[in-house]
Amino acid sequence: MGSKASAPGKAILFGEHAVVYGKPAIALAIDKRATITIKESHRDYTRIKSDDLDLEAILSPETGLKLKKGEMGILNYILKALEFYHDSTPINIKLKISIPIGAGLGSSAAVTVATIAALDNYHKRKSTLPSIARRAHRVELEVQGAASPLDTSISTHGGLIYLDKEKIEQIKGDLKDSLVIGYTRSEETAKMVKLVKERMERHPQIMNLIMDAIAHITRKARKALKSDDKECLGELMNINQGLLDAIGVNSKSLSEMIYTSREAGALGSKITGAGGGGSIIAYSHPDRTGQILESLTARGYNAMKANPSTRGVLIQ
Ligand SMILES: Nc1ncnc2c1ncn2[C@@H]1O[C@H](COP(=O)(O)OP(=O)(O)O)[C@@H](O)[C@H]1O
Ligand SMILES: C[C@@](O)(CCOP(=O)(O)O)CC(=O)O
Ligand SMILES: [Mg+2]
Repeated sequence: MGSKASAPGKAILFGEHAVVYGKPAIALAIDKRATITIKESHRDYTRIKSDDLDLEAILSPETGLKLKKGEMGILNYILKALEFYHDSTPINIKLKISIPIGAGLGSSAAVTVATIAALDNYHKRKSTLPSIARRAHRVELEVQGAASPLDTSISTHGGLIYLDKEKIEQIKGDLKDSLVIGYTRSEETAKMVKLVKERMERHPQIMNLIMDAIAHITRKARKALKSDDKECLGELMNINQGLLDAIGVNSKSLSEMIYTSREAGALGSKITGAGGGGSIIAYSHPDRTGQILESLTARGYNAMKANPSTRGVLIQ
């Protein structure tokens, strides 16, 4: 008997980093997913394999974990999720992933959510979406040391959400054919969250004011999305970007992608995710996305159109 589950990556429209300090954020699931397949194993060890990442590891109670190919990184999330089950019966775990990894698009959350859902299903455990999101958040917290529930919530529930503390509101916004993502490989999320924390410790008053300003922007963006006020939404993204720069998560390549997309007609563009490298998101009228994509790729950046996905985690 096998089991298969998938979960989407995400892009944060407003409020990354501030969300770690309890401020609201807006994020959407995108049409790129992580898929976990679990099958029974006839060997005496568990094997975790991903052809997409050229990754292979084996895990046995006697010898522990052995990495045969690739990098540990994303494996930590799968291993932490496995710990919930207190069951070392060998299984084969396969990961397929179309989300660019370590690029601020929530690959770690998507892999975690898909792993938990596939394991629940494999062990015939009935689970609810809030329970999957809660456990996935715990995994991110334990692996990274700090994480808000944003990535794991959006990957579990899908759609476009306004998250305020633990409360999730699905909002209707028209973002179809309006988003382009430019990405390079980023610094790890945990490192960027730590850098912000250190700046917070050095300049608490200033940083708290900035976090409050980001919260105001995010609340206003929720209204702009609902009323489909595109100009306002774009301008709010640009203001949010200025503040992300101020908290220390910008970089030269991110800035270049941001200005390239604005020159190509974006109404707004900003870092999405942890920053430091990673991704930008550009928002525009649908007839400008092609030009934005072209301008970014002409400068040697990876870029893709991203559409909102209403589908969160799926057992397949
Ligand atoms: N090729 C790779 N193989 C395995 N793990 C990777 C690879 N590239 C990056 N990683 C790991 O994947 C994880 C990505 O998570 P994160 O930094 O939160 O970025 P995101 O979730 O935005 O993709 C990190 O732990 C990183 O070390
Ligand atoms: C910076 C942060 O707000 C988002 C990080 O997103 P990502 O891991 O870069 O996809 C951290 C968090 O919310 O836990
Ligand atoms: Mg992540």
